[in-house]
Amino acid sequence: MKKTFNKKAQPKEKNVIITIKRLGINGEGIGYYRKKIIFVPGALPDEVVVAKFVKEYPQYIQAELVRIKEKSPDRVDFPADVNSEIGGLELAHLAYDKQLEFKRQNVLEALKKYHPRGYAKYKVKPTIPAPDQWHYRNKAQYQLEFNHGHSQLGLFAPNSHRLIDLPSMPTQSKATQKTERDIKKLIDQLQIPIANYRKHLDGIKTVVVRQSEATKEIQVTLITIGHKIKDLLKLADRIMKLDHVVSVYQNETDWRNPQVWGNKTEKLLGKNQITEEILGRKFALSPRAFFQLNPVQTATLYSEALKMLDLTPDQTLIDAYSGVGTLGILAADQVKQVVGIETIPEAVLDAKHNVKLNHIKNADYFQGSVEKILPQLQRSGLPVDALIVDPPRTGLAKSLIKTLLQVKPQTFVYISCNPSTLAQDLVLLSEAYDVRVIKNIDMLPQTPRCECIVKLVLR
Ligand SMILES: C[S@@+](CC[C@H](N)C(=O)[O-])C[C@H]1O[C@@H](n2cnc3c(N)ncnc32)[C@H](O)[C@@H]1O
Repeated sequence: MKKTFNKKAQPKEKNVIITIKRLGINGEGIGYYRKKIIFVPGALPDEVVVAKFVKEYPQYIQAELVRIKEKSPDRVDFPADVNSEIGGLELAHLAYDKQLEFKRQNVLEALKKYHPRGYAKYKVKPTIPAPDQWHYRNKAQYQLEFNHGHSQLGLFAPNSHRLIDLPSMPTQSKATQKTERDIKKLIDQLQIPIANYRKHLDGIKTVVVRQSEATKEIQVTLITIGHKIKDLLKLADRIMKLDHVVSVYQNETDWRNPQVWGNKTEKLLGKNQITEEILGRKFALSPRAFFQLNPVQTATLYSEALKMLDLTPDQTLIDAYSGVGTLGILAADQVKQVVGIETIPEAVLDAKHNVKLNHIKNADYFQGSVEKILPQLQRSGLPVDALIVDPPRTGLAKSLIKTLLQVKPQTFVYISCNPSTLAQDLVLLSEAYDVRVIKNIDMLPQTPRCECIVKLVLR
């Protein structure tokens, strides 16, 4: 069939001068070109910039920053020797106090957009800063590829499949970064097969390195396409000799799975888990279990959440989306009992293990989705009088909100990592609950992301 050439769909190769009005939710500069919204990543409010069209859509224009003609006083130098295309540094050119204000504004904007009942009266507190603004991330997940005769291990440039080889990543902890580099050398030396997407040849595709802040233990997971990878055990043995590495796992996926992780995880060598410590409690972590990426600031997040919960000894606390059981275990000595609910089976096993590790007698964990398990537990007579929810970015399922509006827990705290889904969920929850205070915690400096803690008060 003859291809038709659609002239209109092509980017207009033109440079325009734009005054930036504000930042968008992903930290990109926003201006207007002939009344049409134009996104210029890397530009700041009040700057006058030269921007180049990348693509024009019916509703907006995507552009790239060519030059700054008038610079914002809030601009700081982007870290030297760092590829500015890497994701996760969207705000690295903005002064840190302004990043904190931006994150607070993001919450206010989301509330304004979805306007839950009484939102204008919510007190959105100033964002609590992170003590370390650089090298705070304790988990690295780098992709491995074979390109033009060389192996490459690194991160994809945003919205592309172009790998940036061993990037200098200034938010990544130095130890995890070094371990990734050392593993790359071993893969090259031992000539371990790398997944080949063109020829569909099995091999390693991702190298995950996670370190405990408290014990410094490092857990490595080699995500492979296919199970039998030549000399994988030999590689694991050499990895075990690297500084701080105590465990090496294989996670297996296949060519059809679009997700990074596959469903099968198997220990190759070393310990089952690494152990993290937060607020005096120990948390064993297996490779699949979620844990916050900034362990130092995690202590602040959890202690603020516990303060907001303000529990009493007669209560049953439901720790919904419980991960490895962190929040429930930290709260266990303040309540009668804790019941945690979590989908990932390995995380539930970790939570049960962590209960024992911390000599806790009044906490139990269930595997499954909160929307399914919570109504079942409630029907079986479990009192749902105190609740903490800490969902992923997608927020709460509508069916769960419906259940909560019937059950009406007296004590209710919501931890959110996405102001937009939070505001939408509050529209429904504010039918029965008032919101007075929202606390923002900066877990991921240099990125637009933020954690919010919300106390809901039954009307
Ligand atoms: C943001 S993490 C919070 C984990 C934990 N509260 C913590 O602080 O480490 C969200 C967790 O919810 C789990 N999850 C996602 N969807 C779920 C659902 N529908 N029901 C139960 N758990 C879910 C994820 O596996 C993940 O462990």
